[in-house]
Amino acid sequence: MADTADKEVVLKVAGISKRFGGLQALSDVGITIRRGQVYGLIGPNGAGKTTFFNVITGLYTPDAGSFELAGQPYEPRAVHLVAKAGIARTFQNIRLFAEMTALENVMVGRHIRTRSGLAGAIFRTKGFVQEEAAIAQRAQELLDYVGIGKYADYKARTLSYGDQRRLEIARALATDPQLIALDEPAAGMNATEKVQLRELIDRIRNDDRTILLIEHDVKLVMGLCDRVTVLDYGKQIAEGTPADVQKNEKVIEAYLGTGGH
Ligand SMILES: Nc1ncnc2c1ncn2[C@@H]1O[C@H](COP(=O)(O)OP(=O)(O)OP(=O)(O)O)[C@@H](O)[C@H]1O
Repeated sequence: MADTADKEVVLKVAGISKRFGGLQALSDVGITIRRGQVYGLIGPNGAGKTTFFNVITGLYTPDAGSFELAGQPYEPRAVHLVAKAGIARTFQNIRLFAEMTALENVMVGRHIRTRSGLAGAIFRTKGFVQEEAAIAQRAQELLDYVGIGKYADYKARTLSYGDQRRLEIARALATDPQLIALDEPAAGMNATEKVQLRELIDRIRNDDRTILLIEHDVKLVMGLCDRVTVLDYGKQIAEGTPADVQKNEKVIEAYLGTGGH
């Protein structure tokens, strides 16, 4: 774990509430994530983790709350605006372009940071061609970085499950995000893949990236995260280092009460 306690704040969200009909899915939830941290979001089934994640990444509009990304206020009103503002996410159910190659999938991520735009693409201007070559090169570097460089020309759908998750992470990194939000990255992985995932997330953090993680695998969260927030029935019942959170009686009760994960 990194000593990041006094590093600059990357994401600060406060007072998030979200109601679905009669159900208060989130009540006054807030987190502060600093540069270089891996921040974990855990809680029993139905606690509100996915809802919180979806609010931060622009999929759901909250009823209340304030948002700041790298010192700038931002409104997570739509997923593409959030990506542009600097939050890249992966999905619990992998969302890749199945028929495109691994390299092309990562290139798509990179395009939100490019300049030539549609006109350049249609007329294939010199600027566009040069930019495409640079994007392809960067995409290959990112594939190498996550450990699947040799599959650059394979269609995404032909990659193993673990490698598809790596590809999603490479695509997220391609947007040069302030924050990478990983939605249950270890879901469906076997023990070996989990160890490799842990190494990859550690590596990303050590490169001064910042990560928000929802994860059911409490062992992975506790071993990897610098700080953790625990939700239960839409309320934040604990926040702190993994060691502190593990000792917290409300947390123990919430997990035991529902059978835990
Ligand atoms: N779009 C929606 N419409 C209505 N209710 C919803 C919606 N999304 C989530 N909920 C409800 O909000 C509550 C929180 O759900 P959420 O999926 O955020 O929990 P979670 O902590 O991610 O759970 P899990 O660990 O099972 O994925 C649940 O009671 C859920 O049924």
